[in-house]
Amino acid sequence: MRIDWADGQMPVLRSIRERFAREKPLDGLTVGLCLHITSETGVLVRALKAGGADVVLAASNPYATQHDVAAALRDSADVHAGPPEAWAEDVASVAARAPRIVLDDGADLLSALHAVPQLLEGMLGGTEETTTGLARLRAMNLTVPVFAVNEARAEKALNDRFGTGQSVMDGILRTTNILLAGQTVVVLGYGWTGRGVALAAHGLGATVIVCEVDPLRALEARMEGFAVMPALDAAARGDVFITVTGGQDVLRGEHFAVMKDGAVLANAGHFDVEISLPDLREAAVSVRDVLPLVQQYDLGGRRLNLLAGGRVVNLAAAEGHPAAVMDVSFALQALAAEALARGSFEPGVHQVPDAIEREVAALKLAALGVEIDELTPEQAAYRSLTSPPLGR
Ligand SMILES: NC(=O)c1ccc[n+]([C@@H]2O[C@H](COP(=O)([O-])OP(=O)(O)OC[C@H]3O[C@@H](n4cnc5c(N)ncnc54)[C@H](O)[C@@H]3O)[C@@H](O)[C@H]2O)c1
Repeated sequence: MRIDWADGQMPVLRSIRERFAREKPLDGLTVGLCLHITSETGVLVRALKAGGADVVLAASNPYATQHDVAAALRDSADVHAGPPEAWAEDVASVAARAPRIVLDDGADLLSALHAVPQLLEGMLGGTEETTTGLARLRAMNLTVPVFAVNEARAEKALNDRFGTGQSVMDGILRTTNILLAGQTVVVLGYGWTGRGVALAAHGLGATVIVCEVDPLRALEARMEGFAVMPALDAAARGDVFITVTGGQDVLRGEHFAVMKDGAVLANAGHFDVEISLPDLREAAVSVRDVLPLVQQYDLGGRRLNLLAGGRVVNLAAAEGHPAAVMDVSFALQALAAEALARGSFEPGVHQVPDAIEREVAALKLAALGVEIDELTPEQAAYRSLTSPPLGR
């Protein structure tokens, strides 16, 4: 049922599945997946199966496995989803099937395969979904091509910006049920993700302040209509603080010391080190749980409310990215798998080919019922001129 619901939200992957069913680009190939086992991954498995693949699957994070989905997928795929303590064995079981194509999230499966070189014989390549995984792959001696799905423009524009932006608000609202309209929201970090968070907070009626350390990004934030200032100045003004930098101690003792009574602290960065918990504990005279996932630190008359223990708020307090966003990520994965099956690429990390990005964007627009113009032949010829005339 859960997979069917996700399927309804994933029209891009559905249209790829329909084409795959006709063309069978993955016919006879074993495709190994090491991804979060969720309903959206179930929809990806359906597309790969329609393309003729033999799918073998383990969880990239066993704690995030939806076990009803794993059970439902056992009819159509070779699923290794045991308890967390058996996770390494599960990944090894997928590697032992010597998949020809690998779709990875954290580089655990590709690393396991590289540890046993004979398993790599005949391998066509893989894809990687995360920044962390790409860093690991770039640091090792890769003997197969891998597409950096995480770095695709479509992924950044839709997944990081809109998926994270909306789901971070969802996490904050579920835990606190505050009205964001009229509040001052401070967003620390204005990368792809922070930009989405700022946009979503603005869309809900909040006044948004952005704090940055990169002058170009700070300038962009200012030109896009947000107030920009140092974190210490923003600390005294904000009602809600959201860290999303990938760094550590972005909010720390000096900031807590000037925050207003009742301020809400949330982190949307990957690790729970962006809000300094040691500083918060040190400053507090007492701590209590005021709501599920809301801890209140009393700083001697001023109370600061920490959400989800400083863990990534859209995953710890909400459901992460909506299926419609994963639709784009997994469409990139499915088309990258097809490219690996049809073409031949040098070993190493590659950017997702532009043609794939365009196909995904075009399918998404079609799913939204949006049509756009095409260049006329004359316009296309003009654009291809190396030295266009200065005027008519
Ligand atoms: N919650 C989610 O679902 C989700 C989704 C995607 C990424 N992330 C995480 O969010 C974090 C940011 O990702 P991104 O892709 O936007 O990264 P990014 O590198 O594009 O942007 C981070 C920004 O933070 C700024 N920054 C760094 N230290 C700072 C500081 N002390 N104060 C203010 N600004 C600072 C940087 O200058 C940069 O502009 C990472 O940890 C990433 O893993 C979370």
